[in-house]
Amino acid sequence: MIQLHKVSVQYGSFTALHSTTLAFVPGQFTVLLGASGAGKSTLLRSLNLLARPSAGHITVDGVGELDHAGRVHEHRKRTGMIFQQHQLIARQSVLANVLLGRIGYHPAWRTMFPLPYGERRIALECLERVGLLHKALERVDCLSGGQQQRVGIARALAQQPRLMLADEPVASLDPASSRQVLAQLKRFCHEDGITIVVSLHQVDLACEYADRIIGLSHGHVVFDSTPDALTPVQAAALYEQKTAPSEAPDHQAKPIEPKATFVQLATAKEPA
Ligand SMILES: Nc1ncnc2c1ncn2[C@@H]1O[C@H](COP(=O)(O)OP(=O)(O)OP(=O)(O)O)[C@@H](O)[C@H]1O
Repeated sequence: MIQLHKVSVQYGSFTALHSTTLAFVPGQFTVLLGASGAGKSTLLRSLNLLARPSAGHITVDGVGELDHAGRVHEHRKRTGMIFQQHQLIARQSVLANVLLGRIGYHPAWRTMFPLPYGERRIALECLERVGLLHKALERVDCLSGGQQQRVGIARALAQQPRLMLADEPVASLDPASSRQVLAQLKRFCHEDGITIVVSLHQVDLACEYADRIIGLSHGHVVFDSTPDALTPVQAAALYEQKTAPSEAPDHQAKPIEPKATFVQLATAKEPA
């Protein structure tokens, strides 16, 4: 569990997050909703201290209070980040990108040499889970946006995270890819008992996938409950708009692509 105790975040004299006390538990898929500038990214980034609290403190089970560098390092090692623009290394293979998730487990000098077979195996298993094992040796910039985001998820999974943070992970994806990404995140959250916190702008997707919705407005938490408790009026108020969220359409996530074998991939050459 990760807990914020009266955490505020200021940028100069501007308070982006007002005194906030929240707890995030393992295996819960939380979606942050709110208008642009409401403080979603700030709250999300405070959870791994990319946004430093100006007041209050954060505690993590098994680590303690995040009050010195060693504990922050330990916490970040087990915190996967997923970004809107994927943040992958374009000229590298899919596998090499996923292996970056393992770097925190090795001293800096060790990463100058190829990582051991066991590490490669973890990365391949993560690619298999997101349905992209057969793409392992392709250059990552040859993949579609949705596939690249799933590589980002595999990289985060390779960290064997306790916490995953995703800042608008589907903002640049089409509806089908968005659903596939959110369905996979939710599945890994429940299967692996990972705490996942995602910021979204799509109320319908939040209602469809979230276990819990936290609504923010002007740096304050104004809603914190299950999706079925979020009324259309409350949802519209979060966005200061008149329209209500649309009905979520019935769907199934796309099936994942066919498998390649570990042996084929472990022995094949990567692209230059
Ligand atoms: N590094 C920064 N320096 C100064 N102000 C910042 C900084 N980052 C964010 N802010 C301000 O803090 C407020 C909250 O920003 P934040 O990015 O958390 O909102 P958000 O809800 O994630 O918005 P969006 O949906 O547009 O990403 C905004 O008013 C923003 O301008």
